[in-house]
Amino acid sequence: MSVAIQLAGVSLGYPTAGGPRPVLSNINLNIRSSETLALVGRSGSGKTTLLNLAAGLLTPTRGSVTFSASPRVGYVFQDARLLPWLTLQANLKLVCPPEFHADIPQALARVGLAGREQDHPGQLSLGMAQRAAVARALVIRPDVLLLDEPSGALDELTASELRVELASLLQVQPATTLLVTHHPTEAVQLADRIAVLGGQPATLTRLIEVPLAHPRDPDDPALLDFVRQLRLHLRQPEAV
Ligand SMILES: Nc1ncnc2c1ncn2[C@@H]1O[C@H](COP(=O)(O)OP(=O)(O)OP(=O)(O)O)[C@@H](O)[C@H]1O
Repeated sequence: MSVAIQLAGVSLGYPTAGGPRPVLSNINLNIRSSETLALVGRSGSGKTTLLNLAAGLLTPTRGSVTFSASPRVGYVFQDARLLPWLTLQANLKLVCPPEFHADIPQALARVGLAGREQDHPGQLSLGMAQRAAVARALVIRPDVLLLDEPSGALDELTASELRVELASLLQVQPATTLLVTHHPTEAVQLADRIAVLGGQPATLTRLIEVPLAHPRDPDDPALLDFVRQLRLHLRQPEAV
């Protein structure tokens, strides 16, 4: 089962000493079951806040967030957040119910970490640790997968490898996926639609369909054309 999420008239302000500071204003967004939706926008525009609202981790100040069913949520943070004193096997075990424990070796193998169950995070490169974090999110077979700049801490080559892996994992194990990214190529390579946030407080300034077949080649001229348009829109929202 995969889950659709509906955000209707969602606004959110964080409490401050001087009263609530509005971050998001009147967001209307229907996230379709099993689609990958990328959230892009300038730093501080409210992408992570929207991700946490869609996960049910934050409650809107106004409006509502509705799920088509009660979702099992997998979350990949900007950094791997593995506990250094536990093996990879134990790190994954910590987040998943017993019925998924037998799937841990396969989940690690799917991200290129076959046979590394007994390694500790300190024995991994940054890219390997981030792939372990992806395995940790996927091992529970989430209905909703949240990716908060999953390649943000990686060099470009490792990031592009992770994108290819994510694309193929999403084919094997579909989930309603929200991807926060600063990287236009990442958004266009992975997403079925791209939601652009802009302004202060942020509104949804554009919702772009990406009708290219998966898997996508980042050097495909049609994909590069989308990337160019997205960059233009991010620089000058009113000009596209
Ligand atoms: N827990 C919090 N309490 C108060 N303000 C917060 C909190 N979390 C985020 N903010 C503020 O909300 C705004 C949006 O933050 P958010 O992290 O959602 O943006 P973002 O688009 O994900 O940023 P980035 O791309 O830099 O990660 C920022 O001004 C930030 O300072």
